[in-house]
Amino acid sequence: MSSPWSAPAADGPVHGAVAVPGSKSVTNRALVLAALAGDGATRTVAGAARSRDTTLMVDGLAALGVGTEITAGRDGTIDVAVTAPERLRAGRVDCGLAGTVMRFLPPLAALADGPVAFDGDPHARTRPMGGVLAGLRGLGVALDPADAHRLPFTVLGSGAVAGGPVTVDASASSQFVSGLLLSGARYDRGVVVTHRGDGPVPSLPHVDMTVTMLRLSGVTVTSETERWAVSPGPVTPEARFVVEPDLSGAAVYLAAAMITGGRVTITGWPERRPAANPERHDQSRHDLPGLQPLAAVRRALEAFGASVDEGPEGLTVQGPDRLRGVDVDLGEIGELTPTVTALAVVAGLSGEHSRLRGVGHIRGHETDRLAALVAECTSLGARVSETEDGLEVHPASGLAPTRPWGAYADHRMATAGALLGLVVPGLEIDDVAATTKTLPDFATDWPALVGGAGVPA
Ligand SMILES: O=C(O)C1=C[C@@H](OP(=O)(O)O)[C@@H](O)[C@H](O)C1
Ligand SMILES: C=C(OP(=O)(O)O)C(=O)O
Repeated sequence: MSSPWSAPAADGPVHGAVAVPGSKSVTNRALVLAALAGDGATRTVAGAARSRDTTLMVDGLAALGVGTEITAGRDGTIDVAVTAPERLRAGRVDCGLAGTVMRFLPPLAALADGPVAFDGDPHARTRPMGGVLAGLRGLGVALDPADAHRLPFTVLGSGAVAGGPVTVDASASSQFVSGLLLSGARYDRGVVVTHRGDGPVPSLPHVDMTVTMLRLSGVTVTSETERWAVSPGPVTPEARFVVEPDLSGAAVYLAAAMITGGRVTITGWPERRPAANPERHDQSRHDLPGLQPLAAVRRALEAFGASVDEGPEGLTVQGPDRLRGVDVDLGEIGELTPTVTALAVVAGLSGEHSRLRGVGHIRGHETDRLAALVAECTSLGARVSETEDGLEVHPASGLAPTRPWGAYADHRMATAGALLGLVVPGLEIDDVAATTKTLPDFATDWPALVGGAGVPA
């Protein structure tokens, strides 16, 4: 863990432009799809973040015999050349704390010619894995231990997977569904995933992202309510896939404008998805919407009173004079909860009450985010309480640090601390390096933006 990091306080409205790196969700899907092609060809995933999650995915694929070469891309991003082997080999995969690695690679490893061992960070061993592992068992894949439901475990690859229909409980994570769908076209019978559980599948826009990226890779997918079918067949992504800027990372910078009544632009924000295979779609490239849930994020930010604008210069947020309290269901965008909580805590300083709903499953994210947010916000003097499926944020009269803000190895806890640091002078974050999970340059980009220098595009 790094030494405590002083979060910069804002001495006025934050104005500026920021270039954020590519989305880890889009990047890690694109890497898996390029690896699945199985044709010996090299494809490039361009504009990826140099982040921990992306690197873990590259290294995990390399361990399975996939050729990977990283070169510098535009604006501090990386381009990854992926050469898909005809057969995947046995190996060991370090998942770190990356949900995308621990849920997307076991279904791929099931196609390997031998055992693939999976492990990760200490906290990764507590993250839910049951849905994806039960799903693999149901599709004819052997695991060691046979009843594995958490890391560590070994997937006993036999070079082929029977596939077919399977019912999983994906109420703990949409990534269970995405993981099974991503590799499903390479299974003998494809895969049909049905969700059955006590709650709904969270983060459904991330399953939509999977479905869209599969279709853009030439795979036939049908999607009904909580049932998805992938037909067996070749996976043929385009030769060069350009990753969109990371919307969840962008939201942190946009929230700086909201908290301070400033104006922040995310440069290079695509109004339309920039890289597509239009010939594989019944729409032209320019009619394709983005892969990330901009509409849902926009609604959440606007609920606080922000104005959001997409224009030629990028995605811009103008903060209101004073944040309103909100009552929002964040079930589609649960990963934004720490950011939204920071906004709600600041709204609470002007007497506003907020309710964040639909995110009980984020107790299984990088840390138990509901407990962590309550503990850290309370340590500052905010009044935040946990509900069954979210948080209540009550009015509070003032905030001051009593100890360093805990990041819990969670990038979004660290960035939520930085947001509150804008209005809490002296706030320190115990482990700002946690931000490198998705935002490798946060520790320098953030002070530059707050200090008025902005980040060059
Ligand atoms: O598939 C993905 O890329 C993701 C899906 C979501 O996971 P959950 O469904 O577990 O919330 C999201 O929160 C996570 O940050 C990324
Ligand atoms: C939940 C998150 O990540 P992961 O992909 O590790 O689940 C997140 O990025 O907020």
